[in-house]
Amino acid sequence: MVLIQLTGLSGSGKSTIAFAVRALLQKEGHAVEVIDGDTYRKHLCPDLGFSKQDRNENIRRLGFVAERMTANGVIAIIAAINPYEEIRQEISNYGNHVKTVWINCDLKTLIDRDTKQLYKRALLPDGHPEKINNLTGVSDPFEMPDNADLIIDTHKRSEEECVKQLYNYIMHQLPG
Ligand SMILES: Nc1ncnc2c1ncn2[C@@H]1O[C@H](COP(=O)(O)OS(=O)(=O)O)[C@@H](OP(=O)(O)O)[C@H]1O
Ligand SMILES: Nc1ncnc2c1ncn2[C@@H]1O[C@H](COP(=O)(O)OP(=O)(O)O)[C@@H](O)[C@H]1O
Repeated sequence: MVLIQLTGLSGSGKSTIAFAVRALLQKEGHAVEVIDGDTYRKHLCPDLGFSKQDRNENIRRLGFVAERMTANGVIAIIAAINPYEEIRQEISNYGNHVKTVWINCDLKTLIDRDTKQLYKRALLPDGHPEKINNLTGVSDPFEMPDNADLIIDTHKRSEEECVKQLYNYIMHQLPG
């Protein structure tokens, strides 16, 4: 039983790494679900915004789904920003099969990547109609994990290396 809760800023590489790892695990015959924050928000959590309370409720729901999956033999990877230590700890309390993986990336690299143009919008002057006021890491908190089981530095390593790092880590957790 393996449940991976990723945590990391928007654009750090959570989805990229999670889906690539899923493909590798599937090749080995494993059942895997990536519980992607962006996607699940649309379907399971459309009522939630980005306040601390809503983000924690979002993770609580994703954690519940992930736990049901792992109980039925699926490797679940939660790929959400998951910015608060308290709720990460709550998910970890499901048991030793839950591992917290910090997809770390420095802000300078994220601003350079800015695949969704969110950082550009967060850095707009106050009052601009397109400004985002609560972007994690810029104008909303990201609590660094106190005791992550694994840290992947995507600003220092290639995509391929990062994928391998998570893949190897999960393989190591699997029985036999
Ligand atoms: N204010 C603000 N802060 C952070 N993210 C924002 C915000 N507004 C919209 N988005 C988009 O929503 C995605 C994050 O959703 P999550 O479910 O992963 O967030 S959380 O775990 O509940 O904090 C996130 O997706 P990723 O880029 O894949 O991380 C963003 O595309
Ligand atoms: N080492 C790396 N690991 C993961 N993604 C990387 C890396 N280097 C560059 N990238 C790029 O960064 C972007 C990360 O986007 P995404 O996976 O959607 O992030 P998130 O899901 O955390 O919001 C992708 O365009 C990816 O190609």
